[in-house]
Amino acid sequence: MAERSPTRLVLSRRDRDAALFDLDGVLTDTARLHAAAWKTLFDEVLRRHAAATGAPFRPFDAIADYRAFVDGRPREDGVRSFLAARGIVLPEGTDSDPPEALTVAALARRKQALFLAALRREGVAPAPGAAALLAALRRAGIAAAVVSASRNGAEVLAAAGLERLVDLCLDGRDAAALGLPGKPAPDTFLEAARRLGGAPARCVVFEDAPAGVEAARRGGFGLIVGVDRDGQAAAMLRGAGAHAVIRTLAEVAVAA
Ligand SMILES: O=P(O)(O)OC[C@H]1O[C@@H](O)[C@H](O)[C@@H](O)[C@@H]1O
Repeated sequence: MAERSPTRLVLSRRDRDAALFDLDGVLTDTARLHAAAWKTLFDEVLRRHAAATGAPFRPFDAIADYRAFVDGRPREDGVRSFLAARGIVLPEGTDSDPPEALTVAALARRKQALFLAALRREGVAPAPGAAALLAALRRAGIAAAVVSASRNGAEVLAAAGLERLVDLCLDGRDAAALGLPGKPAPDTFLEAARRLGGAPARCVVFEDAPAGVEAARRGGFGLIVGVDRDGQAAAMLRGAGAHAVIRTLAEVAVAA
């Protein structure tokens, strides 16, 4: 039998109207698929850059670089943010750029193809404790939403079998349609809270990305919980504004 995680956080309907969850790496195990797709993409770009400039090839770190520059941000922002950190600025390009073009648009498209291939190959599983926590929130009358930068968010949520346990899914496609800026801007969290009828001070946010924690802090959310999946991000999550840090959702209980 799997060992039960000790409860580190208890939520109650008295204090909370709604719980807002990041998706990849918080409700589902898909952060590793995103990180691997980004690594394949960026290592190709960095190799080409090294060959063209004579500078040494320094690969993308799928843990540290992913967390600092890519995790939680809309796809194109991830391309710009990591490459800028390596001193590389690319033209924006357009959707009709050829796949090998060194433009933000072409790289974002290539990342999507790599991610979809990994998704088909490996599938999606709910993160430990995710389904049980969503069910407990529903029993307690605390509304639940997914707020994800990913334009694959709705499909990933459904593939994990968690769709029927949440009241709202606001993903990257919805944000683009509404013209809302992505994390670290607070707008997508604020929109989800508004739709669920919860004042930010009475909502809890669960996030594994510093950019997402920052978005929740800027939105004035009452309780911000960092999810430190790999046990290496607690300080960074607290520095970005997390009030508490857990390893998995199995550490969260809901008061009856
Ligand atoms: O490329 P997508 O699926 O639209 O996702 C955008 C971002 O969505 C976030 O949820 C992931 O943490 C990032 O890794 C990803 O880059």
